Amino acid sequence: MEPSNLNKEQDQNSWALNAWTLLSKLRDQSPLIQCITNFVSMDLMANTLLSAGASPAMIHSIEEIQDFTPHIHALCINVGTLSPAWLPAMREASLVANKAGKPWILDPVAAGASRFRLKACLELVGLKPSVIRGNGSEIIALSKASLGPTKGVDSSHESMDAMEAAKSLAQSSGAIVAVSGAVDIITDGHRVVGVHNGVSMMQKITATGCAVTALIAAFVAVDPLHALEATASALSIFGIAGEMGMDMAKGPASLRMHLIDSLYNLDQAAVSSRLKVSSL
Ligand SMILES: Nc1ncnc2c1ncn2[C@@H]1O[C@H](COP(=O)(O)OP(=O)(O)OP(=O)(O)O)[C@@H](O)[C@H]1O
Ligand SMILES: Cc1ncsc1CCO
Ligand SMILES: [Mg+2]
Repeated sequence: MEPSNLNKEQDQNSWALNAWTLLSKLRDQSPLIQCITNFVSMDLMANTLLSAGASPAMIHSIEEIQDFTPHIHALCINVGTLSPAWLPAMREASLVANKAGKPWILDPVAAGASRFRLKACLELVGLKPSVIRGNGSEIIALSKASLGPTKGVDSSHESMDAMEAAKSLAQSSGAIVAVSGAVDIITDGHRVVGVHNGVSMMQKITATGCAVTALIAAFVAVDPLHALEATASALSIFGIAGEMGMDMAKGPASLRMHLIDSLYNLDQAAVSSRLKVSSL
């Protein structure tokens, strides 16, 4: 084997081992993940976290944050069905999480769809999330701080179109930035990693993006000092569950069910043989 191919294979093996180690830790530790998320995603997000081994809590009332948030292991904030009443709770939860030293992850759903949403997302970015995960259009809108094409929560861009936007957002915010798509891109502003797992049918199930953001929160909860690696691991594990689910699915509804079952049953052999991560 060529030395460069040998290096790539060793790289692949070490990514697979790391992803498996983190998933095993997650299953052992069952981190508590607070989710302040949109109404559409609540069910899939909670079930994704449970099937991976984490413990979800959809607690979003501002009255509960001071008591509850200090006890969590990570927080996921998703602006999908944002209204002015929810924003103060998102702010408060991120501040309490920061104060308690707990990582929090932002999903800037449809960031470029309205001025209200864009302004809210930019404010939340300023509150120092550990990771920001969006689709291509969302990351471009956030990075340029401007409204984008109006396809709502779906992307009108390929993830690769958002590579420079992702790097620049990572540099300006200090967060790890992840862009989902056919290739998931993860960057700290300098290093860029690509995850080549997943199936395109995942886009036909609402809130798979929201669910993988929560899974990223659970992975970062068990390895907060390596947020880039934890984020890439969560995206590859979710993508592998999608691939395995697709082998049994007849369409989006049965893929949703089989993806959750595959995530629950995932073993080391499947992770080692299927995981595809590369440096970009
Ligand atoms: N073309 C594709 N091929 C393989 N996997 C894909 C493809 N597009 C998306 N995915 C995977 O589907 C999941 C959701 O990503 P997507 O980009 O659709 O998120 P999103 O637009 O934020 O979704 P939502 O807003 O509905 O939650 C990710 O795990 C991603 O890797
Ligand atoms: C469809 C939809 N609308 C607002 S949030 C959401 C879930 C996917 O982001
Ligand atoms: Mg989304």
